[in-house]
Amino acid sequence: MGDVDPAFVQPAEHRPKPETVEVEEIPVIDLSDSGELLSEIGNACRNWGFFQVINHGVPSELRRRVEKVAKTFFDLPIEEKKKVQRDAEHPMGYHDREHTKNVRDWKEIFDFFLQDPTVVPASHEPDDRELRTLTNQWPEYPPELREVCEEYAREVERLAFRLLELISLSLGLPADRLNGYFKEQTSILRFNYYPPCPYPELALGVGPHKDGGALTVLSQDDVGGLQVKSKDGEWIPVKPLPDALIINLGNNMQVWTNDAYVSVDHRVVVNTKRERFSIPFFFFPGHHAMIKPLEELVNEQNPANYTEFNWGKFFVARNRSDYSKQDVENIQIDHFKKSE
Ligand SMILES: O=C(O)CCC(=O)C(=O)O
Ligand SMILES: [Fe+2]
Repeated sequence: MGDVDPAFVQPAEHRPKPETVEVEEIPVIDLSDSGELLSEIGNACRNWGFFQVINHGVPSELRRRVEKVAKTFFDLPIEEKKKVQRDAEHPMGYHDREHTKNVRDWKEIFDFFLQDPTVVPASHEPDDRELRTLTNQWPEYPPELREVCEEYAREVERLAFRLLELISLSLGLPADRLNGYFKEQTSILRFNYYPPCPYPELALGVGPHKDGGALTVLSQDDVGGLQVKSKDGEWIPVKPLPDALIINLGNNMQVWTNDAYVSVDHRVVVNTKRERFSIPFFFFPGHHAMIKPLEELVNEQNPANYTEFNWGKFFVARNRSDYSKQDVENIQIDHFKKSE
């Protein structure tokens, strides 16, 4: 075992334990099954905030091509990857210093915006009205990376809109109830690369966190490592299923539904032997979107649990902590929870 870099060491309560007996699994939903689809989605969103989908329409052949370019990219020498390194001016690109809740993650990433350019607030300061226009950075190698990524992004975006509509219907709302929030969307597609780790009992690929945004569409390879916190507080491994995609709800969905649907903690454990790849698509609203519980879902008996907040400011505040450890806790959705 090599020397342990303290930046990666998780606090004792977050260190992964050897796997216990698997009792439960997150639901698997067949999107081609029209019969029970809405109630299956509703139950999964209420009880888990996580499910896998099959027959989702994203071609598996395209996924194999994306995985191939991702591997080729991460296998490049570090100097080559650093040519598209992200910095304060270009927040998209390559990064190997990601922190979750101030502990360093055992991974490298490559990010790009679905919309190029993407407009976001210039700062997280509430009174600063200035906006910033951000663009993607594309590596020179492998040369086909950009085209393959953009093709995959279009497919996965289509699925994300379909899920958004199914979720709206499952809440008894019109199918397009949430679509307006995604004008000028700030969505991001990310490649996660988790190299083998010499001390997997101390570090995590990604520390426990909830995703921001509306929902995430995640493609994982066959290695495994993603774990979801169940309602009983157990870490449940998400079994790799060939060609399935994993869907999890983000904070915004929990707020829109006034806690009827849940955004739950998840994390990634690493291992000493096999590298792992995953590709999350973070479906994010436009920067102007104001997020609060939907009026149709609150009433006197069930008053709003959250105060309204601006998505753009939340997005910028959250990304602020990506560059280094911060002294204060990263912004969390609970900051907008009304006190009892
Ligand atoms: O790698 C995974 O399976 C999940 C990664 C994740 O949760 C994230 O990037 O937000
Ligand atoms: Fe996540």
